[in-house]
Amino acid sequence: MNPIDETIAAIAPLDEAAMRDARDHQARLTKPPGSLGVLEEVSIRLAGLAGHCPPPPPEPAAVAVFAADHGVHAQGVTPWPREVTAQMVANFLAGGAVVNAFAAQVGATVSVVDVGVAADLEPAPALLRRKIAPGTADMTVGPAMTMDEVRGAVGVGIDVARGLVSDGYRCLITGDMGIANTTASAALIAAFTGLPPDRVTGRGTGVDDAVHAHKVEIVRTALARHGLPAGEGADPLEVLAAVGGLEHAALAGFVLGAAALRVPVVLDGVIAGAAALAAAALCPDAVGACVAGHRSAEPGHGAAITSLGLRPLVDLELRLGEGTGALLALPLVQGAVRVLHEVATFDSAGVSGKDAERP
Ligand SMILES: Cc1cc2ncn([C@H]3O[C@H](COP(=O)(O)O)[C@@H](O)[C@H]3O)c2cc1C
Ligand SMILES: O=C(O)c1cccnc1
Repeated sequence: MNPIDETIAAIAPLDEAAMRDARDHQARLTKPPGSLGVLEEVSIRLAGLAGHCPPPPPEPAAVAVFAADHGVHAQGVTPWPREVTAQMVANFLAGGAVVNAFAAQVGATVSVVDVGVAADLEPAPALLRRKIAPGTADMTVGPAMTMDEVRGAVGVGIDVARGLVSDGYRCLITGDMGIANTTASAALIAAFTGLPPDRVTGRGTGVDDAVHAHKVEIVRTALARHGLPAGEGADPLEVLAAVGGLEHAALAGFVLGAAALRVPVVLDGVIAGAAALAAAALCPDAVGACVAGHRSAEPGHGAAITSLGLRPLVDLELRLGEGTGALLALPLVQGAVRVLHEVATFDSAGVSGKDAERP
């Protein structure tokens, strides 16, 4: 079996018995039932992922920032030069980006993966050099990637997830860098959800009305060029090849890799959301490992997480990517699990339950 099929075969549904235990345990803790809201649901899902209650603390955590360039940049969908992708990778490696500040804030490690940056990058300790191609081709002209490139990039994501877990990380966080990647994300989200391009295409790094309208047209053109959405029977890898990015393919592999190893993966913004739709199309049970860290300001992101059946933990109107929103949500995920480990039960603490008789 090839590494992608092998990984998919290793992914199983959430463990119902462990989720039941977690639900029962939550009901016995010294707080009104349900008072931790969405965090209770997170703790129950993580117990289901681990297969026991309480699940292991989701730490230490590592964010993997998958970086790649995009042929669709040639269509004028972003005001930023393509070179910014490589320049920001250098910034990540020097510790100077927002992702570095937020990772330091929450105690996560930053790894950067060159899966498709156009420029040659110098070796650096935190850089994984796994370039599959020097960027994608323009999706409005032909497929963005060959099937070999897609498979290669998904394989990189799987390898990175495996490597981080074998290094001892117990919570994975998605990050991305790739100028023009909100256009590819919108195309993927439209292709996987069937929603129209004007509903899922946002302003990315901040384009004006005219460029936004042009961006919607570019997404519409690319979808028409590739006969997308292709409906039920479509091969998700072919959809990725048609309109995706190398970082989207790698992120889809990263999600599959985490799910196969039953380690939670906190999703960042619209790029991760688009990639998670591809992972879910390849293997619906992979969603069980996913936590939506936040909801970004990109309209396609809300559509993607709704379609995945996920609920974002925070909404700060972020529109940056890099892994920033997911990193900010990490303490919430960790707090949700810590409750199952540390909070006393009504019995153990001698606290009267709601229906106890008054003296
Ligand atoms: C300086 C800078 C730092 C960034 N960090 C993340 N992104 C984000 O913006 C890009 C996508 O937006 P669009 O599709 O509009 O080009 C991605 O690289 C994403 O990670 C950045 C963008 C810029 C300019
Ligand atoms: O919503 C996001 O994740 C996003 C928005 C703009 C640019 N990069 C990422």
